[in-house]
Formats: sequence, C-alpha cells, structure tokens
Amino acid sequence: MLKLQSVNRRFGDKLAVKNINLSIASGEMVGVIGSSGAGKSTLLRMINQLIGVSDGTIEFDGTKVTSLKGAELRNWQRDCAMIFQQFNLVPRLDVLTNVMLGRLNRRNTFSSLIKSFTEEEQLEALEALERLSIAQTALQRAGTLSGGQQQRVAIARALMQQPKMILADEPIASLDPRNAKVVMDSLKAINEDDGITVITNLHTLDTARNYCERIIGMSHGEVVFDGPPEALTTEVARRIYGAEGLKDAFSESMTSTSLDDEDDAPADKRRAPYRDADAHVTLN
Ligand SMILES: Nc1ncnc2c1ncn2[C@@H]1O[C@H](COP(=O)(O)OP(=O)(O)OP(=O)(O)O)[C@@H](O)[C@H]1O
Repeated sequence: MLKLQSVNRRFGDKLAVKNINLSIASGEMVGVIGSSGAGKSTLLRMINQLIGVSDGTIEFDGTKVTSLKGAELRNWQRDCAMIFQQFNLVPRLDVLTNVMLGRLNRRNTFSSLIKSFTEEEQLEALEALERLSIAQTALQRAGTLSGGQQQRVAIARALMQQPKMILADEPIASLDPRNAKVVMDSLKAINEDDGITVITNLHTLDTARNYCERIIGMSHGEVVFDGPPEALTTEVARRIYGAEGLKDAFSESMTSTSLDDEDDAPADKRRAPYRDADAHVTLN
C-alpha cells in the first residue's frame, strides 16, 4: 500500500501540489489526469523521491519513503521504476544494453562500473524485449528506433529493475495514437499479468477511461476527483480541466487504431509530437 498524507510541494512561493491524501493498493492501475501545470509530474516525482516533499509523508508498506537516504533511497527508486515522455534511453547504445542498464542498481558497485552483464541478465533482457514484441531490435542502436519502439524499450528496462511499481509520466504524449495504444496495452498487460502497480499521468480522458480502473483528477495542485471511470461525469471533467480544456480532454483520438503507419519511422524522422489539440491536424 502506498500512502500519501498531507503532501505539499512548493517551488519558491508557488504551491505546486497541495494537501494530497491518497492510498493506492498494490496492483492498482491508476491514471492521473489534469491540465498542464496541474501538478501531475510533481506528484509522481515525489513518490519516486526524485524530488522531496515540502511537507507531509509518503509511506510504502509501512516504510516512510520521504525519510529514506543513501542505499535505502536507491532501493526505493529501484522499486518504483519511472518511465518518461522522452524515453530517456542512451541512443548510442544498443537496445539490449539499454534494457540491461535497468539492472545496474541491483548490482554491486564494481560490476555496475564495468557494465558487464551475465548471460542470465542478457537472457532476461531479451525476454523482456520479447514480451514487448521488440526482441528483433535487440542489437540496433536505440536512437534508430521509432518513438513507440523506444518507449517499449524503456518499459523493458523498467521491468529489468524488478519493480513493485511503475510510475509513468506522460508515457504516450510524444507518440502517435497507434503507438500510444501499443504502449498503453503493454502497461496494462504488465499490471494485470505481474500485479505491478501502475500509476500513469495522462493528458487525455479517454485513455485514462479505457485503461485505468481508478482515475485521479488534479487541478491547480489539488486532487479534485478520485474514483472509477464511470463516476467521471462531464461535470467532474469540467472541474478537472476547466471549461476551456474540456474539448481536448474528451478527444477520442488518442487510442484510435485507424491511422497511418508513419510512426514506424526512426525517431528523428517522426512527425512532431502528437497532442490532442492537434487531433484535427494529425488525424485523417
Ligand atoms: N522545478 C520546478 N521549479 C519551479 N516550478 C516548477 C518546477 N516543477 C514544476 N513546477 C511548477 O509546478 C506546477 C506543477 O507542475 P507539474 O509539471 O507537476 O504539472 P503537470 O500537471 O505535470 O503539467 P504537464 O502536464 O505540463 O507536465 C507548475 O506550475 C510548474 O510550473
């Protein structure tokens, strides 16, 4: 059980996250939605302790993660693997090595430093890639892969951490709808098959509705909704996104599969990042 109690985060004078109280049970698939600047990334980063809280506590299974330091903090960060919008792979390294890097913080300093991996670790990395249907890319340089493939490599790397939780910060915001669906399907499968808790920030409401059993809506740093997709009415969505943001939030396009195949192109040849607001431009 992950428990946040009275969590605040300030940046200078700005209170970016306000009085968050949440309990998330192991194995849940949670979508965090809200407009840009609502505090979604800050929330995930505090859970992982990439940034500290200003006040309040975060506990996991009774351990106060907000007090951890040194090796214990690193262990916690290994237990809650993060996935980012921009993948954060090492583009010059091959895919298999990128995935094995997920194992580094489970090893002793010496073998981490020389970055040598055992045959077993290599096999495990290959298996993770196979699970995400991209084993054929194992020996390619990561930077030559499409965005959707790179995000799947990032998920495979997260799996190599043997995490208890995956925190995904806008994992599909840079992808076209077809690849977005593949990535969300992968996260859902990991959640269902391995029982790993997934907490993912998402821009669009329909993606959260389609994939998450629980949705947390944030507005101006506060949780303004916490419940199942069925309870998320238009009125609630208006509270989360404001009247202005509502149209984009209700876009049905993010998970559509009736799209062209353009995003199989290497990352540097892809079109500009997909945004809901662009739906009328990038689709059809
Ligand atoms: N390192 C920082 N320094 C100063 N202000 C910050 C910092 N990180 C976030 N903020 C501010 O905190 C608020 C919440 O930002 P956050 O990135 O968590 O929102 P978000 O909901 O994830 O938005 P987006 O969807 O655009 O990523 C914003 O007003 C942002 O400008």
